[in-house]
Amino acid sequence: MDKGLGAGIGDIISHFQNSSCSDGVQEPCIWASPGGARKIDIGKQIFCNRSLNMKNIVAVGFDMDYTLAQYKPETFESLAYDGTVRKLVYDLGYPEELLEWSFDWKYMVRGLVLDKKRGNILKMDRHKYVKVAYHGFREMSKEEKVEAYGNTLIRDAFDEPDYALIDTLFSLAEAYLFAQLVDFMDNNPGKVSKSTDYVRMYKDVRAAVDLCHRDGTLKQMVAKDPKTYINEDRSIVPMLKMLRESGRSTFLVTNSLWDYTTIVMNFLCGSHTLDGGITCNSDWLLYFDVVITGSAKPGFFHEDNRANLFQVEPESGMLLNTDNGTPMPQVGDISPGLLLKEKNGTCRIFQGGSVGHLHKLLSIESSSQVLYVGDHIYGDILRSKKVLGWRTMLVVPELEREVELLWELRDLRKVSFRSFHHTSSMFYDNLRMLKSSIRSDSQYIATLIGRLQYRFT
Ligand SMILES: Nc1nc2c(ncn2[C@@H]2O[C@H](COP(=O)(O)O)[C@@H](O)[C@H]2O)c(=O)[nH]1
Ligand SMILES: [Mg+2]
Repeated sequence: MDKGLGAGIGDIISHFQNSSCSDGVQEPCIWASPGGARKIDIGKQIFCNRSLNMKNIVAVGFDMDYTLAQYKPETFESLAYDGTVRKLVYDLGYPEELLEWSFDWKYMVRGLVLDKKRGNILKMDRHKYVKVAYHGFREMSKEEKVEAYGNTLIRDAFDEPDYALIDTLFSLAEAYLFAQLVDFMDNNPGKVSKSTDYVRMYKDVRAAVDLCHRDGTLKQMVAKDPKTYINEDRSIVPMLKMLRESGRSTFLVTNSLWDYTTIVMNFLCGSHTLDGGITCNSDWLLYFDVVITGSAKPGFFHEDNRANLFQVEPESGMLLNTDNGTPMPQVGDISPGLLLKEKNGTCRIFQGGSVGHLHKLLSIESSSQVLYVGDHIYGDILRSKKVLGWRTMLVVPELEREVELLWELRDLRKVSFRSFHHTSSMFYDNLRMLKSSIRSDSQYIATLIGRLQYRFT
């Protein structure tokens, strides 16, 4: 754990290290601390770009998908890819040969931008200059890039509706399929209907991906066999226990609905059977004070959000405060019964609502007392941080390998830095000598000219 997190976290960590679980068995130390404990791999450490005093944090919240649940892209994204291709062929009339296509899950990365009109995939720098551009899978030349993106007087915003941002790991398959379709359309003009252009193709891919998320194509498969699609993470439960034992509230706010949430959370926090299966029960709820499913982030964080908050009955998944599906009138306030932590401390489960509801449920006085951990820069972080003032933590699994590489190559970098330093000092020394010799030469010439002038006058 990075020391930059401030004194508060150290207290919690030592507390956790000394603690034993309810059955009296000493649990393994998961966290490093100033006092020693286990060394944490560099790729698993926490880094901060602003100090955070954990003493001020009273509630810690988590997003679920791609935050607590790290999907395996090789299986999960392939599932999304295959499902999307099938929908394009069987529902939207695309040629059957698409079914033969395959997906390279390592090809696309987050941070890319799709140019829907031109069929291009762009990598930009932080100033929105297009550094690398591909048309389908063909790299564009410098001239093509300048012509498309470098000649406008007004800088392009590279935003919706003409562009799509690949800002979540869920979008990798979608970007790959778009590039494949662009190549396919360019090379087989007769095979795609005349009315279909790149923009139409993007819309079709988006709609098909969206449907895969909604109609059970993905979720049913994950539910049947979570370990094929989600990485096991044995540090989640100790982390949640540690936070709760430190006196903080914990909560989950996910866009997934209850039926799926409980399966994924059971897999991550629950007990596993001998054959590797999972036992589905409500034990994981012990680690949370409040769970909000179907939260519709980022709208959840809007202050003027009037979404109804429904209580979920965990056994049946039914929404309680509805009248045959029609929301019961809410007068803006949550009923006092829900506000009080139930006597036995059980978790309260909801669907929908808004951040105002959550603050009331957890008795949050100031939004700066909340730390929220998520994977989606727009859905989880931007609004909750900028508008609400929540403290935030972004989970970026891609950085793990990058940080490891930086660490592995640190000696090499030191050597190259030293050699660069040596070469550059030599260069500057030579430059200085050259400059001074030019200066003395020119002085010599000037003196010579002066003398000559004197002689001839
Ligand atoms: N209808 C769509 N749902 C999508 C899409 N991409 C992802 N998702 C679903 O959102 C939640 C994310 O949950 P969270 O825990 O990260 O808040 C998950 O259920 C995904 O299946 C999409 O394009 N359309
Ligand atoms: Mg997420």
